[in-house]
Amino acid sequence: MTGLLELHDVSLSFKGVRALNALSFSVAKGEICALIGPNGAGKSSLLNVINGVYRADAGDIVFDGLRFEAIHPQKTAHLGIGRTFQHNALFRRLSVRENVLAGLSRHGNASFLENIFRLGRDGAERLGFLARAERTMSFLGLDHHAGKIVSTLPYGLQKRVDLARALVAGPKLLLLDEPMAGMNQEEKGAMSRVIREVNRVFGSTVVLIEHDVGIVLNLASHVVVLDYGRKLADGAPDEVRKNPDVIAAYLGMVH
Ligand SMILES: Nc1ncnc2c1ncn2[C@@H]1O[C@H](COP(=O)(O)OP(=O)(O)OP(=O)(O)O)[C@@H](O)[C@H]1O
Repeated sequence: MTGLLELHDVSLSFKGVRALNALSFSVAKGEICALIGPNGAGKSSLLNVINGVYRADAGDIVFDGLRFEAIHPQKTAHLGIGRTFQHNALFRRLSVRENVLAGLSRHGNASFLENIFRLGRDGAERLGFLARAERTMSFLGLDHHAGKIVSTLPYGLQKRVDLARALVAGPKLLLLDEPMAGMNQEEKGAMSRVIREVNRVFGSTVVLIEHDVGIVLNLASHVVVLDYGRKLADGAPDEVRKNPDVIAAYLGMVH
């Protein structure tokens, strides 16, 4: 298999709990790939292995031609992997703009705090970063909220800020951990359109976790189904929808 992202027999355990069990699949450049599966299936663990938060016990990962068994999150950011989190890991007392700038902190010479407090060693870098942050906020419809403190924003907008922070560095691969969690159908529809636009305009390949199967089957071009850390199905949405194992284990039980 050749893809922008390839997993080869990746396994991960936590004190006897097999979170990932010899998992292999490939994500082609330009795809929107959805990971689905019941609670505890290993979806978040998988994202954590890909971006270096966890180290796999076995197997390896190939990203953009580079093979690794373990990697530091800083290195994955440099390689072009961006990430959002299931529970927003935003700086709640900072502004939208400052949070988006934080997405560039691993990409410059000056530290995040130096940039925020304008003490940057590198003024040109700070101006370049600000311009990128403004472009990203504008693309995601956050420009009118740039100066607002994140904790004052509605939840749906906070999820969008999290996406802007992951997107600002122009990642080749975006890992989105439940970007629509806690949203109503209208908000989910809006977020789906945003993700499609990000994929189309920025060209970022997307791997996302989402529990709403209806949304997934409409948004994704590729679906991987996990169950107890194993791969249950892997294919186009229409194939996965008809897979009897998936219907028995998962689709039959959820909305
Ligand atoms: N840091 C950890 N320490 C111990 N066990 C963990 C840890 N992270 C995950 N696990 C366990 O690994 C398994 C897979 O968990 P994971 O969170 O990856 O599943 P998930 O599919 O993302 O679930 P959910 O849909 O509920 O977020 C579960 O049994 C979980 O309890």
